[in-house]
Amino acid sequence: MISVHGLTKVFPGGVRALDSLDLDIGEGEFFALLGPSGCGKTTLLRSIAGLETPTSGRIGIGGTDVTTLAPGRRDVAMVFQDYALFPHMDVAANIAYPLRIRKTPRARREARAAEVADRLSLTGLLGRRPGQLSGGQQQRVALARAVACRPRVFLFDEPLSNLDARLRLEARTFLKRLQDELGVTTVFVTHDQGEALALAHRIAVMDAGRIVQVGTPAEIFHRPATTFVASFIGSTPMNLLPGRAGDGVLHVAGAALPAPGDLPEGEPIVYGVRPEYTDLSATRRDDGFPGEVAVLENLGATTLVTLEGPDHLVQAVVGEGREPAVGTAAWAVPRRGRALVYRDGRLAGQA
Ligand SMILES: Nc1ncnc2c1ncn2[C@@H]1O[C@H](COP(=O)(O)OP(=O)(O)OP(=O)(O)O)[C@@H](O)[C@H]1O
Repeated sequence: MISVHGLTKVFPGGVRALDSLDLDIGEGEFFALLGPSGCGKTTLLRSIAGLETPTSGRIGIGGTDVTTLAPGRRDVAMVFQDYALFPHMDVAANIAYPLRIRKTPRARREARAAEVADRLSLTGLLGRRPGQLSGGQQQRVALARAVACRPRVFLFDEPLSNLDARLRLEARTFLKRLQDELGVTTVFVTHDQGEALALAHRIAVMDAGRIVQVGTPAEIFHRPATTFVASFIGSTPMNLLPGRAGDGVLHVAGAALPAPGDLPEGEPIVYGVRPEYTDLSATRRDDGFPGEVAVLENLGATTLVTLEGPDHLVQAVVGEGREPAVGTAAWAVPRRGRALVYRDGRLAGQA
């Protein structure tokens, strides 16, 4: 549905926001662009919308090359971070605005606005101005406006970022259900990995104007292709510890661990294991990272434990009532099959 090939955007002044980027998004997909601030997510989204002119490369939508097509002729609807509602227009007029621009007859646009408003539970608010609405209601109006013109593609730029934590979760569920129902190809930008994992069918992780990995949430979470993706994904950061292969095992932070396949003797590696897949032992284990319990952080139903070793920190998540005492000795033991081994920053195997 959307194909991006060799897309490069260099801004005046020389910032290379997109660097020869390739991406294909399928019909009906809910697709997330995820990455740290400044990696080029918004520039990519705006380029698909036609709001940025690429320096080079091509963009196709539904089989048509739209690279030089004006935004209004691309059949996409974009919802911005700040919703960009017109303050002087009521909700009904805001929703119907794109239809007015397209010169849809008045009766048709009013009927369409009412229908969409009903679907997004906005019927009682049609006569209000944006200034008289809550953040969540404004977000629904912005969505209604995007839905009203039945575009082929929705583009969302951090649509939930202005909402408080609780509203954000509600709006997230709502957005997912809406996309399921409408089945419209949707690209959304977020820097919140939890949001991307929860909403998207597939995720592209970006860094410095390039895509580092594309995959389903499960693939990205369980098999991050690089240490950059590994450190970026997950509600608690993955433990990433330097080590070396030797004598058929991996020597990492005072532990001897099973090695994946045959690594050359002395090969430097980075060993990655999520705190959720790290168990704590109060007795010495050769396959555990030794340390002293330094910090306990309550995560609700679980606790994040930080162990401090001679020259490493390791974190483990333990269940309710299983927290060790601060200051005691412990060994953090990676669960078999759950650890990832990186060579030169790239995933080399699981162990
Ligand atoms: N109009 C512009 N002129 C010059 N540089 C720009 C312009 N717009 C963006 N940039 C730069 O391009 C790079 C990518 O910006 P972009 O807004 O796409 O990042 P982002 O991943 O969306 O970041 P954020 O999550 O902070 O919104 C950044 O270095 C930014 O400073």
